[in-house]
Amino acid sequence: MEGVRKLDIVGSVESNEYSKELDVAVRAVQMACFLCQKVQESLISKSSSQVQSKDDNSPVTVADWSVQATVSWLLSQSFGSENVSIVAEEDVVSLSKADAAGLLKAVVNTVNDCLAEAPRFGLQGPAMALGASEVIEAIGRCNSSGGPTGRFWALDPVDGTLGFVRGDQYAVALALIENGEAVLGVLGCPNYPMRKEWLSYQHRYHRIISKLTPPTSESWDKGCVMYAWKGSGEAWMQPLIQGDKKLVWPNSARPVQVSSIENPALATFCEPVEKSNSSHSFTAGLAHSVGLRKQPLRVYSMVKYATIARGDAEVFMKFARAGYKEKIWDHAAGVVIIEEAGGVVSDAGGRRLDFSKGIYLEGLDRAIYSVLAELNTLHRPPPHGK
Ligand SMILES: Nc1ncnc2c1ncn2[C@@H]1O[C@H](COP(=O)(O)OS(=O)(=O)O)[C@@H](OP(=O)(O)O)[C@H]1O
Ligand SMILES: [Mg+2]
Ligand SMILES: [Mg+2]
Ligand SMILES: [Mg+2]
Repeated sequence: MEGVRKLDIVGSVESNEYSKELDVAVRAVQMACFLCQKVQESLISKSSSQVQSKDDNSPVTVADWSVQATVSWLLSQSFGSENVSIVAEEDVVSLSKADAAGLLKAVVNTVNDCLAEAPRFGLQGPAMALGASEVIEAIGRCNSSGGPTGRFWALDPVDGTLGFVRGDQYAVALALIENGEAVLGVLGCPNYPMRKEWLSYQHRYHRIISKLTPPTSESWDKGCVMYAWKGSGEAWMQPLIQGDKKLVWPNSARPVQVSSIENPALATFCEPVEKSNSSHSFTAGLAHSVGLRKQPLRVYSMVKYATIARGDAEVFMKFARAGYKEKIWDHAAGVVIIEEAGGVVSDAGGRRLDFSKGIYLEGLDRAIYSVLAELNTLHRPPPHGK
């Protein structure tokens, strides 16, 4: 059977040159999702006091630092810290301040609670719980500045932190970049609902359903990890590990593919939730001008990339304000997954995203698009694009 053969290939350690990296990355992202689910539950049931504000007013939580520490520690443990170089979003400055002792303690506890579960995910945890200095070191070690040569990981520990603190969509994103090319992408989407219709109602759904109806496995089945490696022509999705189950590789992975809709009137485009992250009025005009007729699907985080890869939406547009510089960790994992699922990702000039220039996507022409080939008129937007 074709499906079984493919699963065997994915499960095989010999199957490709990134097999070990892929195996460790998927397991680490599964663990990160487990960590995030716990923190999100406690954030929603308590208050928002655990949410800090960064210099640019964007939110950061215990989960952002804890995932960064956990994934950094797991990668170092698996490949040797001298072989691991990581570019990631969070730094240790605010965590190391004298008045942040409570916050640091919460991060250390969260990291240790998660790493204690490592064997369940097929990874080795520490012999003894990590101390604060080891956690700080694991976070601070993610200080690579990327670039055109060699190999490094790009990690967004929690992408869509705003969605995360609102009990909505968010993602854990890990990519491997080699000689400037994203070669491996892993995207954990803990709240990706079983039915795509619930993507835009997640917040309400979570609040209403979780209070009134005890979730049955059918109504509550959500969360997945998607992954792909460049050149394979395949992208995969496996469910999150539920409860105290063990991860048995490849954990019923199934292939995902982009949509085959050719009529723009039937296509859905997705975009950021926040108007400040992408101009909604500009994309509405652009969508209309190329014949898109459906309401936009506004979803926090790189879950937007996942919706395209799974065929739940056909177009992704992000027009950030002029002067905003997109970061590689916000896109690399999603690009590999969409491209291997049969889609394309480009800027408004139709050029592929360049991950070789450091932490930013330098030279980006106005926007980020993912558009199916059949609908690619969006690569020629009006000249006054923001
Ligand atoms: N001003 C501005 N313009 C554009 N983009 C910005 C801006 N500020 C932040 N960011 C980055 O956007 C990441 C979230 O992007 P999303 O597409 O998920 O936006 S939204 O949350 O749905 O509104 C978000 O990622 P996280 O910080 O990981 O949540 C940021 O990297
Ligand atoms: Mg991000
Ligand atoms: Mg983030
Ligand atoms: Mg952030």
